[in-house]
Amino acid sequence: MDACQDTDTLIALVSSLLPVTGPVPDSAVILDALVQSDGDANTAARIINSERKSTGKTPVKKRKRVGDLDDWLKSSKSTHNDADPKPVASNSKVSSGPAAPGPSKNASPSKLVNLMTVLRQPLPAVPSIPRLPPLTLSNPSLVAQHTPCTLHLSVLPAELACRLFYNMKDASADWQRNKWWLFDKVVESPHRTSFYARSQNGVDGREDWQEAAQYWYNGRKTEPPSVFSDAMEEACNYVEKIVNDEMRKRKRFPLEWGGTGTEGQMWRANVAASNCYEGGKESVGLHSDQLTYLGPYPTIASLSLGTSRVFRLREVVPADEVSTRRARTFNIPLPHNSLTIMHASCQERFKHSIPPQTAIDVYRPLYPPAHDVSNETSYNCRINITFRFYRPDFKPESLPRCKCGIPTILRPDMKHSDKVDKYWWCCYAGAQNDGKGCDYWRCMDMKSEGRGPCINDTL
Ligand SMILES: O=C(O)CCC(=O)C(=O)O
Ligand SMILES: [Fe+2]
Repeated sequence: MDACQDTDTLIALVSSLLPVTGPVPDSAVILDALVQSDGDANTAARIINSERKSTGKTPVKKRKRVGDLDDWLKSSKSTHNDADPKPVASNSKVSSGPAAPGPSKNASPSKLVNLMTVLRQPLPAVPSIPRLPPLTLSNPSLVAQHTPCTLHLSVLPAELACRLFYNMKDASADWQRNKWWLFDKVVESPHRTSFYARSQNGVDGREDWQEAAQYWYNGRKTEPPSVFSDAMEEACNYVEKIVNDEMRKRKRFPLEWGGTGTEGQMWRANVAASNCYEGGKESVGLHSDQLTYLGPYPTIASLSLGTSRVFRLREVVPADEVSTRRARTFNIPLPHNSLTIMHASCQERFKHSIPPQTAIDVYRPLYPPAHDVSNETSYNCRINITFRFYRPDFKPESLPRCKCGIPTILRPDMKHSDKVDKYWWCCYAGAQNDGKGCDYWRCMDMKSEGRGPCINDTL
């Protein structure tokens, strides 16, 4: 996921721009305003203010505003954040879920100075381009028309989908909340996650992916990843078929993986990451997935089980187009047993999130589970499994190491202003090392780093 942008700072900024007399809006409200304003704090503050003026009240209020930004930062406690760390240095665009207030009570003055410095920066001129309202894409053809994703409904046999839901829900008791450093405090993701390696013919043994699993948890030392359960394996076979059928119909990008599987498949899954969202408040913030092991233009297949939640997509407008058009937010409701394929270019051009929801429909499984639960039981939990192909040419030992001596992460240049795809290797140590990393970054060069084969090598 994108590691260099920081929504917490933006939320603090917006909050500081609101009149001190009113109540402080909920961070989710500020975040929505930031999304609408394309990450511009000034515009976001104006949106909240004009809503206040027109309705006479602040959207959702949690506590009284007590003073200025300094007071607010000093008195705030950590709540939650995105599934990936975002090192400190950013004042640009929105990236995280309903995010948290700033540093903890004992925040060092130097950190506060940094924030205040950000605050004093002149705000960029807002281009007078009409804002686009969010669009709900309620069926597969709308999703395909507007986004680089496809939506597939009822993808698994109904019994398997229920069995996998129970299986993963039980396993989720051991899944973790991701933790990382932000400023001088440790923040925690607002949902639980886990990482699985697929063991097929001994090729993708779990040992190979120990380091990759570790990096799913932001570099924290972990046990070797679990292997796919029987139900995951069964589901994965259906998913691979759908993905390959879909990819055959699509334009391929030059830097996509150009190899094929043992049965000639274009795409297969060798790892999976899972997420569990309990209730409507659990979420993941706007991000794009880290490309470290996926390489450029990955295809990611995301299976939804249980409670239906909205999947939000938002384009990152290239730098040379920001003065002529605005990004649009797309909301896609994802029902039980649906598959969302994030096709090649989605991670480079769009960010995605599962936003918090004030209301959700509970999930009532069609099939009773093997264990003792009645048919009447309902669940407010969503399980997500993202099946991924970790490329052999981006295997852990091939990653450059930064000055801190740890493997770097790969990020796309989402602003791609000169229309040439660029990717950067960046230091990742700050996520775990008391927030302290190094300034290492390097442009990724497929050829000189000996990576491939890519689609352009096979033409
Ligand atoms: O739960 C989802 O559908 C999205 C999860 C996600 O974005 C991720 O695991 O990177
Ligand atoms: Fe993601």
